[in-house]
Amino acid sequence: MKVHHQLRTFEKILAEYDHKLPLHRFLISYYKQNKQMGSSDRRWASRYLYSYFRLGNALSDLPLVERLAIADFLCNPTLSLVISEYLPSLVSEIEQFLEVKLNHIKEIYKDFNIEQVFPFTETLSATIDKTAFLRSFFIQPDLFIRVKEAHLLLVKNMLADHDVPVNEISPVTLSVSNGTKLDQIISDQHLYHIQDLSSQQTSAFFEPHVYEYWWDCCAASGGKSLLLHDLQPDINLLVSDVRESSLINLEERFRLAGIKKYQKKVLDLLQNNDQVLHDFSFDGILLDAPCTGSGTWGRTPEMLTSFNAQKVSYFNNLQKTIAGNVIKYLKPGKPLIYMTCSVFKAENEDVVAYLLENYPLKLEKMELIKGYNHKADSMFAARLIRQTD
Ligand SMILES: C[S@@+](CC[C@H](N)C(=O)[O-])C[C@H]1O[C@@H](n2cnc3c(N)ncnc32)[C@H](O)[C@@H]1O
Repeated sequence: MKVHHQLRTFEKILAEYDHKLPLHRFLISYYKQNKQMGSSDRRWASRYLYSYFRLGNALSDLPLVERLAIADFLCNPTLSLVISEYLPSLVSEIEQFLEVKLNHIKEIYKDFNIEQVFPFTETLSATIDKTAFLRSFFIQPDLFIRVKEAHLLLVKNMLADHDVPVNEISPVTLSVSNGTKLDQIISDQHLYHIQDLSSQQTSAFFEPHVYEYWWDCCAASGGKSLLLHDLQPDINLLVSDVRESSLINLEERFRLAGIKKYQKKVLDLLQNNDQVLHDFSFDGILLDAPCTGSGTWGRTPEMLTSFNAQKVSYFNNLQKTIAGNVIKYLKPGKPLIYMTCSVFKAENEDVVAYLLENYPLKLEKMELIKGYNHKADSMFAARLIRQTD
């Protein structure tokens, strides 16, 4: 029977997945090595695996196949063979709202507790609505793109020509459903950047002024620098990261965006960089810190079961050390923009509290940017102003 064929494939991939790579990258290489799988086999395997991981640690005592059927029912508005076979009583409910579906599951499985989906709720940043956050794990996030206002119509027309439904979030932000093959639809890469909605919204914290000198000190491939540059093209910019490979990607993205005026350095901010930076003082520092990424796990639900909670304190230490090492290069009266894509208090408000206690900084504002209400990631941003020592 076809359902057994689908299940065998699902179980085989699940058994082979060792969590060393993100699931989507693992699946790309798995499908490459298993060319006998047709496109329908691949589509069903991916759907089942993602649905399965979205259940996190909930109902972990149930048999695998039953958990898969529950997860697939909660995550999708369309039926699958697994739902029809193992949850026949819920087939007619497949198009219901998530809240109704969750109630059905609770009625049948008395032990179902949504708090076990993301088993770290005690450590969340204070302003997070726990119920909405937990429910968001059953909904696949959208794909967000940033476009120049002048290109908006052109990009919308290209998407419309391919019958891609588009949400216009603002004159510079569009969303499409995840999995949309944008590179095949919009061949001119100048026209858009892929960037999550919450990441785009961090730019409200930057406030750069003309001719200022800014440092994006954990720049990676330059997502935040590109935002900064869009806000104020007439700035001087230093970009740095510990990973040279990321800065090579950044150079290509800057080239496509026509950004030529910047300096680039490979810097490990856990070290003393006075020899390289002694002449530098900045009008603004972007610190998009290395973090657990817990605000993005809606896209990588495999993290729900593989994350080791001890890593939170590792990142907290890293963040405090890196922030402490960059503040001295900031001019008095100027902002440090501290950001993470984490939902953990220890990486957000606690780091801000530590910085306020130990350095001459004043908090102007901070916010947990709640992507979970918008099919987006969640991010944290704080704007801290350097005081005179
Ligand atoms: C969240 S990512 C930055 C994302 C980037 N700002 C963007 O918008 O695309 C954090 C970056 O911090 C860098 N990083 C980690 N440890 C570092 C260190 N000790 N010194 C400098 N950069 C570091 C990582 O290589 C990574 O690129």
